[in-house]
Amino acid sequence: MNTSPRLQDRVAVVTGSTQGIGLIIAQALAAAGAKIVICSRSESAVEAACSQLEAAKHQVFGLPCDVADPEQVENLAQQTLERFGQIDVWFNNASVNRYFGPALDLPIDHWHEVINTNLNGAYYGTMTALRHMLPRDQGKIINMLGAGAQDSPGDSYLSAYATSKAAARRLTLVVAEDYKQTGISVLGMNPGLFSTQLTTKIQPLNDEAHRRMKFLDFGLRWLATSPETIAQTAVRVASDATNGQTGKIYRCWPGFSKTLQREYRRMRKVQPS
Ligand SMILES: NC(=O)C1=CN([C@@H]2O[C@H](COP(=O)(O)OP(=O)(O)OC[C@H]3O[C@@H](n4cnc5c(N)ncnc54)[C@H](O)[C@@H]3O)[C@@H](O)[C@H]2O)C=CC1
Ligand SMILES: O=C(O)C(=O)C[C@H](O)C(=O)CO
Repeated sequence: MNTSPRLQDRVAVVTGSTQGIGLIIAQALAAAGAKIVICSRSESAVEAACSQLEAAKHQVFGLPCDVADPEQVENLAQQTLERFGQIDVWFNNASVNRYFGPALDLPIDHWHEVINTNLNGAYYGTMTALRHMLPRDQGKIINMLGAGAQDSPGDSYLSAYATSKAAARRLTLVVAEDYKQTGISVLGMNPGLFSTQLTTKIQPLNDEAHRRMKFLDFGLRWLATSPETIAQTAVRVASDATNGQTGKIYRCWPGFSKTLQREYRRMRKVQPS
């Protein structure tokens, strides 16, 4: 990946970094010179991701961690400090979403899983990172958001996911305000659409949901962000380029045409049945 080395000797924790966007970010930050901490819930996935980075001669350390458990998140921070001595960058990237469909059809346990992982996970990560960054008065906390974080009247069928991301956006902006007099930047990143398990393993809850999911296919086919753009944005947001900035959200939108954007919005719109 073509990123200039702007993170020499920085230590970056990336949650949910064993696949998809998190793995791209971990590889990009490593290529920019950072020491990387990999995490997801699966020990074998953590080992596989670490092996990939080690094969590229990067400094990496990994730990299974469920971001929905504050004790495991604190343990991740402690292990990072023991291994690398400091925490400079903390990416709250881990998220889940398995269903697409009307709110009443969404299994209640899935609602809790999504909120616990995407929102509470971002909260635990943000608080843990803050506690460890404040004594050094420096660091970047970056929350991975998404289209669901924005107000889009046409959005539907992603009630838990969109709610978790919208709340994570408010968390980012309000915590940024709380700590704006410090050297810590609390930032958001919106990767745009990118084909991963999150977008391809999503299950429609009824026929209508199945039909409407074509917007996602369309987006992933025509509007997808490139891995290079995700990598470059992540490195820039984590680097000194954002020193003194806080409460900002960085987007990786590809340069797609107005016609395509209009069509995408039309497809996402809920048609009354
Ligand atoms: N793929 C896309 O088009 C978009 C993705 N995003 C966001 O980007 C981020 C990455 O998403 P993808 O790479 O697409 O998803 P993915 O499903 O491919 O990867 C998610 C990662 O999070 C990990 N994870 C899930 N639950 C966890 C938990 N409780 N504890 C620790 N790790 C956990 C998974 O093991 C995996 O490594 C997410 O925050 C997602 O909401 C936002 C907008 C669009
Ligand atoms: O911006 C987002 O976030 C997304 O659009 C994600 C997808 O809609 C998705 O597939 C959630 O599972």
